[in-house]
Amino acid sequence: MRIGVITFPGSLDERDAQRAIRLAGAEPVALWHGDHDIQNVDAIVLPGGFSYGDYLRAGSIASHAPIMAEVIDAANKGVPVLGICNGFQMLAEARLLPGAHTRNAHQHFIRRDQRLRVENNTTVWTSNFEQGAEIIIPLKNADGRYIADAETIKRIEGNGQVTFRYVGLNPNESMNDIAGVSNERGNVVGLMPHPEHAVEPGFGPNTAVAMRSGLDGLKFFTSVIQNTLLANA
Ligand SMILES: NC(=O)CC[C@H](N)C(=O)O
Repeated sequence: MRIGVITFPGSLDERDAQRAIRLAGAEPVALWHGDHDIQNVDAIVLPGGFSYGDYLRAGSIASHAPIMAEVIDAANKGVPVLGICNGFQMLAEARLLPGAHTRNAHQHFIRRDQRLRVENNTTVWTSNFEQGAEIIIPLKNADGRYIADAETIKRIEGNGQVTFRYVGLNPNESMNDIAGVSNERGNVVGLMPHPEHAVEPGFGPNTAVAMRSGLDGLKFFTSVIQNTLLANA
């Protein structure tokens, strides 16, 4: 099982994503934004960071990078794609996911260990979670406020495309407390918090709530590995 992680100019978290993939039991494959080649990977991660310095809008320029043509093609064929934070912004800009992101309502960059509720465990990236489970994943962004028009919000809520919701505190005034969404098919998922920073105890969230919470991010990667193995069996 090979999972590609794409590096863009300004990406920050591709190494962490690769490490998470390795810890979950798959082989990470480093992919480059300027190539037209996803090297036949089984799944793709768009990592966090500040691609192209967040110029224009976060994720906007990256959504037009050469390799995104192949990512869009693969996503439309059902290949699992996960967008983490800046990667989520790219997927929204590329129209692979509904909605958009604006500056956090308080205008500040925010970093916190964020409680989330798993609202849909039927996607390929969330199937190892219990439906309704509360998890803790680090959050760090400036442009994290999720917005969409009323019709889109109604449609994604009705379809179960809201994959994660903020619990306890909505850190950026995202609509409906939305922290992550999927496409209709459930192979493309994006979220603002960073699962790749919560894959081993002692790193990431490591508060009283737990050693358990230090591992909540790993299930994204074990989910997609398991689902890919099952699909190929
Ligand atoms: N952690 C990140 O990926 C940051 C995302 C984005 N550049 C922002 O600040 O909103």
